[in-house]
Amino acid sequence: METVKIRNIVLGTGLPKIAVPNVGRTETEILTAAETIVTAQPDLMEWRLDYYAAGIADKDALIATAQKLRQTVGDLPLLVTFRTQNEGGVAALADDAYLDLVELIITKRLGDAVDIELFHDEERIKQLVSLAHDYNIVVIMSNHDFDKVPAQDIIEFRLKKMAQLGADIPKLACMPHTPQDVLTLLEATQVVHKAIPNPLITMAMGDLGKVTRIAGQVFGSSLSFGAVSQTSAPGQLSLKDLRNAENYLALHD
Ligand SMILES: O=C1C[C@@](O)(C(=O)O)C[C@@H](O)[C@@H]1O
Repeated sequence: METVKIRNIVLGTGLPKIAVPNVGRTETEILTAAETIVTAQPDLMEWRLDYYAAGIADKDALIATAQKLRQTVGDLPLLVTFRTQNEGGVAALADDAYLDLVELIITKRLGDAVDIELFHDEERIKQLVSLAHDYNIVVIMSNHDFDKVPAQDIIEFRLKKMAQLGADIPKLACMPHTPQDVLTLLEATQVVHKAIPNPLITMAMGDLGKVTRIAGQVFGSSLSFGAVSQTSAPGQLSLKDLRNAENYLALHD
């Protein structure tokens, strides 16, 4: 098993780390939310850029906000994510514009890690992964299905494909409708966890999926998303509840 370091945290060992999303819609909201999040002491903050319309429209504003955000969060590791509408995000962006934005996140070093969605032009994705590594930025590659849980072999294929494309950490989130769906996600997680060395991130969303958000250490998911005041996906627990739950389930060897 490999571990992946993001600034001062290590994924792939011990309890799953906890990321708190920042879903501010303006610079002021983003910086205010960041202060609250820092006080709550997560392991990582995820900046959800798709909520920040003015920053997407004006790259200089985006870069300026990123600099202020870094000053606000200090050494807290920062994951920068633009979630497209197709995958549950709040803003629409054409494919090329999305890939250009990811490139800007990397070359302007807006964070310590970047989320790159799997379902975009494969050649561009490979270039972006290699660019991110040149800039010493960790790549979390992602896929989301807000409608259903894909078949187990499809989940496994996607997670392995991300690793083949060079992702440091493959990630998949999906929506269960039955307990069996939850088991499918967990089974796929466990199979891929044993098959490839990368730390993984998986979760089933909604109330049915909550168990997957707290049991990552058992099944092989290295990070979970918890909320401080505002959630960014259905089923997210509060940071405090998530920490407690992870501690209850901790594996002691
Ligand atoms: O990919 C994910 C996971 C997530 O969708 C969740 O279900 O917790 C929340 C998003 O903010 C994040 O980018």
